[in-house]
Amino acid sequence: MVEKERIAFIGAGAMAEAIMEGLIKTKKCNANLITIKNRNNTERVKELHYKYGVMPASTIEEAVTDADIIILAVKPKDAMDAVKGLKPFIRKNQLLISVMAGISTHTLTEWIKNENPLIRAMPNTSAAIGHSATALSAGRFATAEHVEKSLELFETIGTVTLVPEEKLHIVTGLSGSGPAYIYYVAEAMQKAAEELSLSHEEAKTLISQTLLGASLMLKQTSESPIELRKKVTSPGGTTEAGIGKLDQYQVQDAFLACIKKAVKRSEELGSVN
Ligand SMILES: NC(=O)C1=CN([C@@H]2O[C@H](COP(=O)(O)OP(=O)(O)OC[C@H]3O[C@@H](n4cnc5c(N)ncnc54)[C@H](O)[C@@H]3O)[C@@H](O)[C@H]2O)C=CC1
Ligand SMILES: O=C(O)[C@@H]1CCC=N1
Repeated sequence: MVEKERIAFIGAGAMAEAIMEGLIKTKKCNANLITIKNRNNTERVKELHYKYGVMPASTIEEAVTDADIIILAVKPKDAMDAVKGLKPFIRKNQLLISVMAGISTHTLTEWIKNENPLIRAMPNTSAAIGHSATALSAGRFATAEHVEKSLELFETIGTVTLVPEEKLHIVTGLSGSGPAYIYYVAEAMQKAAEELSLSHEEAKTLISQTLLGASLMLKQTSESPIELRKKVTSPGGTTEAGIGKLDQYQVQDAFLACIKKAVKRSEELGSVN
């Protein structure tokens, strides 16, 4: 029962906030069972306390002592320090969940030097509104029960896909970073609309609803993206003319290069040691 779990966040940045916001908004977790610890920045911890009612901790020990689940959400470059700082206070049965890009359960286990159950998750910031696309992988000391508990936790903030750990780099470059690619497209559409003299608000409503509708079509129909695109594209019409320009700029190739580069960066982030 995820409702009764006490959760500690180590690192209280953008991703930690999106997860806690989602958990609290969906009413699946009680804010006073969530403890947060952020390095140095006490203002940030206060802000999250006032926004969501989560409990600030002034030390790592205080943050994790009573926790059932510890979520590691610092940047990969800070991971080793954070994990080593955590090590003296971890109890045997506490479930560790890392959302950090790139860093393998093998590396994390090496740093912790114990047999705590460890799960890696790659969510995205749409967790904040319960729409993350999260992928999970289990480390070698995680049992089916730990996987189940993590599934339940992340299912409260979106969909969950179990993948073998070696695929997490791909997931990171695809759906972890993915919202940013879509915002990039939205930015471009917004710029174009305003340059062509729609008002900011007119454009925002039209663009966000167009993206939402297209996303729901992808999710709720059995049609492929190509089939759905064909239905929009009348022969000799506006869409054909517009897509012709995208092809001329090789936008699909650009997306392939973008995702490959992000996957490679995840691999690089994982090679810290
Ligand atoms: N932002 C995103 O969309 C996603 C991020 N992630 C992963 O989540 C992790 C966090 O990313 P963001 O939230 O974007 O970064 P962020 O920079 O917003 O937050 C990280 C926070 O950790 C704190 N911190 C650093 N060292 C610490 C320590 N030793 N103890 C306690 N707190 C410490 C920093 O002060 C900072 O507030 C990264 O590893 C990233 O790969 C994963 C999926 C999506
Ligand atoms: O940009 C990053 O490194 C993190 C991981 C996935 C999304 N944000």
